[in-house]
Amino acid sequence: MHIKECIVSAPGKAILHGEHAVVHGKMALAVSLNLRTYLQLQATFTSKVCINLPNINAFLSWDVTVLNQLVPDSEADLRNMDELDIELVRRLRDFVGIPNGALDTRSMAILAFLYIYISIFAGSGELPSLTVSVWSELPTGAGLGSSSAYSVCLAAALLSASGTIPSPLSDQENTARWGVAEMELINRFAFQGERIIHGNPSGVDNAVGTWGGILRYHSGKITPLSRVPMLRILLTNTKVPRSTKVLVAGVKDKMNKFPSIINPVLDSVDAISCTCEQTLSEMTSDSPTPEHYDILEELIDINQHHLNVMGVGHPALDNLCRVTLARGLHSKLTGAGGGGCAITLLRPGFYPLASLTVRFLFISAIFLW
Ligand SMILES: Nc1ncnc2c1ncn2[C@@H]1O[C@H](COP(=O)(O)OP(=O)(O)O)[C@@H](O)[C@H]1O
Ligand SMILES: C[C@@](O)(CCOP(=O)(O)O)CC(=O)O
Ligand SMILES: [Mg+2]
Repeated sequence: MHIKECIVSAPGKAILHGEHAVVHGKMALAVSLNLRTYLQLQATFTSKVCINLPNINAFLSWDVTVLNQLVPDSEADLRNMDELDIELVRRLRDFVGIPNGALDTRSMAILAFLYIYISIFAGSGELPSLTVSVWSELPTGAGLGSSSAYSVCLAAALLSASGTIPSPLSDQENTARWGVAEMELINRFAFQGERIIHGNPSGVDNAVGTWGGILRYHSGKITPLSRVPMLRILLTNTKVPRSTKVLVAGVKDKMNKFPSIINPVLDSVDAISCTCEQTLSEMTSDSPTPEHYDILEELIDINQHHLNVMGVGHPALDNLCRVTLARGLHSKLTGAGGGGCAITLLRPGFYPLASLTVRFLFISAIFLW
């Protein structure tokens, strides 16, 4: 079958407030980063499907004829985008030799790729031979949504290659964005990738990876925030590895064990996200004042304590919060926690690289929005 070649990219994200709580129906505020994942899809005549994932040192190929045997007889389960086709996931695990419960980087990336590839091409009669290469500016497994950027790229490139969504490029253009209908479809397939990698994702990460910008996410409802003040955020990577899937499952266990203790914490995180959104909107209508920054800083501190209560903190994150607080700066983890990255709010006029010595930490990026 003829497939269309393409190069696509999707951004990572930082969650300002609402990580973990958003998995349980609370509100989150998230923003895209200027760190992206890129994917090149090439058509081949080798009767093979090849995937090159240099960031995680995985380079694999399979015969198309063998993959064809994995395509479900009925597409009904694949078309139900409300959940994964568990039987297909089981067959893919057996085929690649991934034990149930394996959480390693390669296994998750390969399963997500094969699942999205088969879901998208299952209805076309035969699976195409192609090579997919993915590379990223994002650290893998550090809370910046590398899994969602990866899933969004896979969904966009494979939907485009299959002709399910048209290329947005006109003759004179080198780059372009898809329209709303195409983005919604990309987001739904990317969510399937996130289900494989996260287990029980909220959908906030793939929403930001698909739509970009700054948005509010609440139970699947995506609301872009149109007017936001310019804030400066320092992003620090503790370089402590962790798995989102394990951390999300840990919070669920705590909720089951202590519902009357953890549920109010999640409600409080929801209120923090709402208060933050309200404060940001006041900062755009009036000029930002020191009092606005006082509120934003206090919200950061309270949320960081809540995340520790949920059990997703780490001594390296505590250390980061202590080191920055000693310089009058307020920090919280971002993403799933357990290590990974933290955000630190910088007040106007504060220049961190000149005055802040972060001895034990690696500063990975500073970004603006
Ligand atoms: N560039 C990439 N190449 C291959 N797999 C990737 C890439 N980026 C992310 N992944 C997949 O996403 C997983 C990390 O997802 P996760 O634990 O949610 O962390 P985060 O999304 O915070 O980076 C990796 O284990 C891997 O399976
Ligand atoms: C913890 C969570 O709220 C965000 C996870 O982000 P990341 O995979 O750590 O980048 C999970 C989710 O919303 O699906
Ligand atoms: Mg992730």
